[in-house]
Amino acid sequence: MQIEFYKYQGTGNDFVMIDNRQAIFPKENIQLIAHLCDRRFGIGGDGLILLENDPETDFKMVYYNSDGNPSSMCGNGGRCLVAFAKKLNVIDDNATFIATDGLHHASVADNGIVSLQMINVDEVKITPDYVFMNTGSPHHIQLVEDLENYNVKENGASIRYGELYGKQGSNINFVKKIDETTFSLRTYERGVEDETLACGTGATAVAIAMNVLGETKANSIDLNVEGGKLVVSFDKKDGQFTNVFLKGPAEFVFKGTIEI
Ligand SMILES: N[C@@H](CCC[C@H](N)C(=O)O)C(=O)O
Repeated sequence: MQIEFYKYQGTGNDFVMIDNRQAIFPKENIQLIAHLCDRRFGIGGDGLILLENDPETDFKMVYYNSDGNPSSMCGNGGRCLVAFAKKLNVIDDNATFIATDGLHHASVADNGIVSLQMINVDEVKITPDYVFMNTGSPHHIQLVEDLENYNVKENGASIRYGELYGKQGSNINFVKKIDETTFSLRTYERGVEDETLACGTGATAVAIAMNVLGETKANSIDLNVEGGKLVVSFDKKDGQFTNVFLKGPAEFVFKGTIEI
């Protein structure tokens, strides 16, 4: 069977996109998904995303990590899927869609920047060494010295597989403060089991964590990721974070056809 795919990237977090509105894709085939995401033997990507029909919203997002397993929310993937939906004429400039963590609203600006509303955050674990929260996916956040030379893969894997997070694991973010409203981060992604060039739910978690820790008083925060720049904004009241938005580029790279 031949399947048409599209490749998208958002600040270097890259995804294989498939229009599955006709339910043609063999979703249970973990090996196939991992193969399609493989950078040498397949198309290559940090994940694979299916765009599916949903009776109540514009579309449904079905997300798989590059290891082939379905996972929790992907912020950059969600932004790329909105750009993909626009390309397919499923939406115009505004979208409402359903993902594993619930309903999302998004918009595409004239310059192609996609703004995606993320889930509200009302539970943040603060310890002297790290912060943990769920922004649609689980995130460990830790400030480090010398972020540029930090071994993200080795240290990320040791925390992800360590006693803190058990079998489920977590994504691990290492952070450096640049100025009052800007932070740099590097992320080890669960399910990719490596550093990726960006992570949207990770950038969201870092922005909220830096506010909670008092590293910034801002509610619109610039995040430097390895593949570009993201902006996260939110409202904060009584320890609750609402109207959380993740904003940044989401670009079409190429399309093709694969025989599966
Ligand atoms: N790249 C993503 C996060 C994808 C999910 C993550 N790997 C997990 O399994 O928790 C993002 O942009 O948020």
